[in-house]
Parts: sequence; structure tokens; C-alpha cells
Amino acid sequence: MPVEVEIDQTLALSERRSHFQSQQSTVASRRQQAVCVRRAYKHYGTKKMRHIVLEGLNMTVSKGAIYGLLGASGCGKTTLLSCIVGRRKLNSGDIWVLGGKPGSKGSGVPGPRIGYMPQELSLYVEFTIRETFLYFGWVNGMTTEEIDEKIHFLLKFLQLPSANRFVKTLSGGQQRRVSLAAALVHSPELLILDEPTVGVDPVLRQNIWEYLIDLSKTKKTTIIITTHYIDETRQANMIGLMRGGKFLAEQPPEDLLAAHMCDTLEDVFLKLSKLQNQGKRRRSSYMLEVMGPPTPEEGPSAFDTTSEISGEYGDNISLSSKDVNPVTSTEPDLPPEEGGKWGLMDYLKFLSIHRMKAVIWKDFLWMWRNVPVMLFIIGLPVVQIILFCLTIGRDPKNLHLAYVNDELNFTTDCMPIEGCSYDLLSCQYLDSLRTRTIILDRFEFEEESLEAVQKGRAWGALYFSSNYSHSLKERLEEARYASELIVNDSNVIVQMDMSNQHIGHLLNRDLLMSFVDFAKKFLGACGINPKSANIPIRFEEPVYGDQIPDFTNFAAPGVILTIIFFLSLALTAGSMIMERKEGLQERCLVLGVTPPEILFSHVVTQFVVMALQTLMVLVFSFAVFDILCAGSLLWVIILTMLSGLCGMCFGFVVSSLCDTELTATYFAMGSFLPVLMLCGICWPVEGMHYTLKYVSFVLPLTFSTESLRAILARGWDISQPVVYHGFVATGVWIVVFLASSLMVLKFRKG
Ligand SMILES: Nc1ncnc2c1ncn2[C@@H]1O[C@H](COP(=O)(O)OP(=O)(O)OP(=O)(O)O)[C@@H](O)[C@H]1O
Repeated sequence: MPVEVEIDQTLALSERRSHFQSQQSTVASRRQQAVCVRRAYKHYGTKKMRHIVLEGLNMTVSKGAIYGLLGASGCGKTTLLSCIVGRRKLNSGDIWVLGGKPGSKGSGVPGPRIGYMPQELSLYVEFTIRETFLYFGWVNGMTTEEIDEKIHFLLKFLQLPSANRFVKTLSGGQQRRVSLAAALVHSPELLILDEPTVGVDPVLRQNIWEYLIDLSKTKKTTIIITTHYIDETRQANMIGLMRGGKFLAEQPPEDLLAAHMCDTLEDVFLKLSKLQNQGKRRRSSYMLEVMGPPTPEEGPSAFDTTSEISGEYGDNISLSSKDVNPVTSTEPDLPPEEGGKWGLMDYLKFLSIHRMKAVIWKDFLWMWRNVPVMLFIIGLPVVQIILFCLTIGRDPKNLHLAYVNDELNFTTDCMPIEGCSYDLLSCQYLDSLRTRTIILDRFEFEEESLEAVQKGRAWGALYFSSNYSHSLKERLEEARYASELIVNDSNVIVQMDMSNQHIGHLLNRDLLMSFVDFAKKFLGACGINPKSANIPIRFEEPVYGDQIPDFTNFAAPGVILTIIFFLSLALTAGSMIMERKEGLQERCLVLGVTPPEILFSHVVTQFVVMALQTLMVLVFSFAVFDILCAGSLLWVIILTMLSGLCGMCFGFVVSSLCDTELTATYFAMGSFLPVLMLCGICWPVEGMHYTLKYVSFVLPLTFSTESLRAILARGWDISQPVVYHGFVATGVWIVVFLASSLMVLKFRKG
């Protein structure tokens, strides 16, 4: 049957026209509605790959109405709801919610005027039911007594088990009911429920609907509900049928059924979808079908396309002017129409104590419920510092050196020699080498000892000629008259494997120092001043540090700061991304918790963890492994904690930029090595390519590492520029990271 005939049979032309003509509205009248959406346009993706989700959509939800938002999966319902609660922005078009523009100053949206049950569970499953209600109630400014009163009713009504049951131990359906209850707990003016009846048995589903109807009648609560059980929305006052981001219709259910002569709303949806597919549902043609042509008196402007009709713009048969609960003069004052821009002072003013308390309590409770995870997080830096102290900077021991000593027959060994003896000086030198934990492997021929080095069995080959002792004696006694042959034969010939810089340098040092030791001992025994064995440069006690500097002490400041910085980064980014992925952050933001409140509560809770990590790391570094600390421990603690705070703030940036743990991990890993290499942690900045030095100066750990090194090795205090530069630079980075993450959190909501 043709469409126009169908509709003619159900609604008289004059009646239909009256519905449409009453739709003319002004901004003032739109603001009187609970929700009013006009010409909403929203797309995702880039210009090339644009995915249009809402296309000129109009929607009107009267105060106190139950509005069923129906449509196939992916048609844009959740997107529309996110725009309504102020968590996404339209690309164009207008939305008024409870009289104000969502997200504008003074609109109260997002905020406790709204109760939002998202599609995902969005609950802390480690909490009990009561703790869940306490959290949502406190965020919304309720007292514990008020919440407890409400819990009793909600548990009974939603057939939930004991309030002390953990959410994770509930069935899927029970968990969704807890989520629904969390949206109801503070009795909001506008309830937005995204598929609240999934997994709920038919009897309970009917109870929920009855409760919603009661709420809308007695408390004038406006309810927008999406569901896949289309026919349950017969009980709604108004239905919006959405398809492909457009409204096929926006009418009371009984009118829809009557107009399309269907028994079920599913049939209506199917019928309208077919019409849309045939391209018939264009406003220009369909308006004529529904309303008839304008009379000569009305003129062509009667159906002016800019006039106000709810439903899909230019593509609807809305009768939404049928107010369910007409607005009366007793309505509360409307928020300012244009809220104005949020300034810094507004943010500070909106740091609410009760919300901060609730969020901080929630974060601590989460930690308490995840004790093994927290122990791991606190224990991890300890393991890392232990590994560092046990592995990095210690001198390699038991290195092999091959030698050939032609002063001896291969069958005879060096015998101990006491006193001033010029015999077998090679043996005396070798004894001195052995005291340095070097393993000496004797070979008969030079080729064999060289082969041992070539095959990697020894780090160097030493050769003593057959008249080594004699030549050395001659060289000492004849000095300037010593012949070339004498000088050559008195040398120990050394061929090293220098492929490993550290080991090569260490053995070179040991070979030289062992010779000095041997010479001193020998000269002393022969009544000559042993000091004459020293090279003629006298190294006095160093001003700072030890005569033989230790790589552990050099690397420790950078390593301590890196451990604390990156573990704080990981903890913060991880927990923020987890909250966002599970919809917990979104739910929090819809309730009016502001980004600064989320950040500050994370700072407070994670600061405690970071302080414990710092304490453990410092105890192990200085008390257990005796890393040099010549300066004040107080400055060390403050600087380390500041670096941890800086890492946390960097974690905020990472988590606000990355959507998944994987991208955050790549981000963190990608920044780890550059920081390690460029911040002077494992090699002095002075050795870098000069362009990289400038890069190094704008990285967060460069100044702090230098500062900590100066405190630990030189014992300097905060009055020294090198030291206070580290504190100032870290403070600046904290501010930069915090500000950047706040900006990203504010603007990155689609
Ligand atoms: N952040 C996003 N980026 C890109 N596309 C998105 C994003 N969010 C949603 N979409 C797309 O927009 C369309 C509408 O999604 P939306 O979640 O609003 O649908 P829906 O009607 O709520 O679906 P369902 O009933 O399955 O929840 C979908 O095609 C989805 O893939």
C-alpha cells in the first residue's frame, strides 16, 4: 500500500499539519526542553576517510519524559548520548541539556544533574556493591547516611545480593544492575541509560521499566534509554528511531504503531528502514505526502526548511510537540545561555573537596584491593637497584693473561724470592700481578700465548725475554748509558685484546700499577727510596671522590632517578589508561569530576607509592650497597621524589595521548633509551656530539642527574647552581607535563 494512503487512513490532514505547525520554536523554548538537539552533525576520521555518524539530526526530549532511543548497532546512539552529556563535541549543530549547552560554564552538565549508565560495565570490580555506591554517591555530593538509605532500596528493588559482595563475584546481569543502580543513586534530573536491560530477565526488566515510569511521573526525572529490546520501549513516552545517523521518526510509540499500522515497533522500524532505503524519506517530498501542499494563503514559506521540527532534520514525521509533562513556571532557573569560556580560576574553583575526597578514597581502595600488584610495584625498583649495584661498575675479576717467561725452563716454576735479589725479576712482577686477581696462564712459546689471545682464552699475552732480569738491572744501573738491546730486553712485551674497552683499560691499568708495586717493593728491599718508582707526577688526595673512581658511583645518581622516573611513569600511565579503557574515567567525567580533580587525585595516591619506592631505593643504595653519599640525604630524598613526580606527570601526558597500553608502552620504551643516553646517565654529557648537548639540556633528567651527582659525590648543597638547577628544571618539567596533560584531557574528547 502506498505510504500516503497508509498515513491518510490514520491521521486526518488537518490534524497532521497541526502537529508540524506547532513545532516552530525559539532558542528560549528549546532551552525549556530537557534535551534539545538541532542540526547535529558529527563525523569521525580524517577528511579523506570521513565517517559521518550524525547528519543534521534534530531531537527533542521533554522534561519528565521517557525517551527510547532505538536503532541498529553502530547507528550512532552512543555518540549522540556522549554529545548530550558533554563528553564529545558536535562538528556542527546545537545541543541544549537542561537549558544549557553541555560543557559550558554554569550548565551543570557534565555534573550530578545527570545520571549516566554507559554501555560498558564501568565499575571497579574489586569493590563491594556498597563501596561502589559510596563512591558514586560521594562524587555526587551525597552523605554516607543518604547513600546507605538508598542502598537498601536499590538492593531490594534490583534484586541484588548483599551489599558486601564484591562486584567481580557477581553475574554479568547483576553487575549491569549495579551499574544501573550507580546511575540512580543520586536521583539525577536527567537519566541517560545506555542499554540498561541487557542480561536482565523479563520480570526484572518490567520492574525496571515500572520504576523508570514512576521516576518520570513522581520526580519529573527525564530518562533517555537505548535498548536492543525494541518492543520494551512501548512504555516510553517518545521514541526516536535512528538509522545511519538519522532519525527515521520521532513519535510516541502508539502513534508510530497507528501511523504505520504495525503490531510491533520492530515492524515499524523495518518499514521505515525500507522507505529510507528506497530514498523516499526526503523531507521535501515526504512533507508533502504527510501534510499536503500549502494553501495559497500559506504560501511556499509554510514548509520553510529552516523551521523547527524535531527528529531528523528535514527527514522526519515527528510529533514531539506532544509534551508529556508541559513545562510550568515552577521550573528551576535555567543556566546562562552561553556559558562563556573556562578560565584557570574556574578550574581552581571547581576543584571540589567532596569529589576529590571520593576519587582519592577510590584510588586508595583500589590499591588496597590489589595488594600483590602494589607490592610488585614497590618491590620492582628495589630489585632494579639491587641488580644495578651487583652488576654495574664493579671491576671484572679473574681475567686471564697468557705469558711466556724465557727466564725459566718450561719445566721449572717461579720460586718465592725475599729481600734485595736481582734474580728472576720477572717472577717478582708476576707475583705482583697475581695479587690483582688476574689468572696467569703459562705457555712455552710466544705463538701459543698469542693463539690463546686470538681464540679468546686470554685478554693479553706477556713475554719476558731470557735475560729480562739482567737487562732490567743494567737499565737501572746504567740509566742514560743503557744500550738499545738492554732497553728492549728489559721491557715486558704485551699484546692485548682491546676489543672490550673496559676490560682492556682495566688490564692496562693493572699491568702498570703492578709494575709500580713490584718496583717499590724491590727498591725498598734494596734500600732505595720506593717513591722513586713512581712516575714524576704526584696525585694528592682528590678534592672530591676517590683516587680510583668507581663507575657505580658515577652511574648511581642517573640510575636512581631513571628507575623512579620511569616506574612512576609506568604506574600512572597504566592506571589512567586502564580506567579510561574500562569507561571508568568517562563515567567519572560525566558526573562532573573535572580533569584537574582526576589528575590531582592520581598525584596524591601515586605519590604515596612513589614515596615508598623512593624510600626503598635509597635505603638499598646507601645503607645496603654503600653508594657514596657525601651530601645531605634530605636533598637527595627531595630531588628523587621530585623526579618521581615528574615521571608521574609525564605518565599523565602519555596516558592522555595513548589509547591503549600497547601504544603507551611503545611511547615509554621509545623515550627510555634517549633519556638514558642523552641525560648524562651512562656517559658524561661533555662527550656528546655538540648538537646533542643542546637536546640533552631540554630533557627532564639531565639537570637533575647532574644535581644529584654533585650532592652525592661532592657533597654540595642547594646553594650551588649545579644543584639548584636540577631542582628548578625538574619543577619546570612538572608544570609543563601537568599543563600539557590537562590540555590534552580537555580537548581530546572528540
Ligand atoms: N572514537 C571513534 N572513532 C571512530 N569511529 C567511531 C568512534 N566511536 C564510534 N565510532 C563509529 O561511529 C559509529 C557509531 O558508533 P556508536 O557507538 O555511536 O554506535 P551505537 O549506535 O551506540 O552502536 P551500539 O548499539 O552497537 O552500541 C560506529 O560505526 C563506530 O564504529
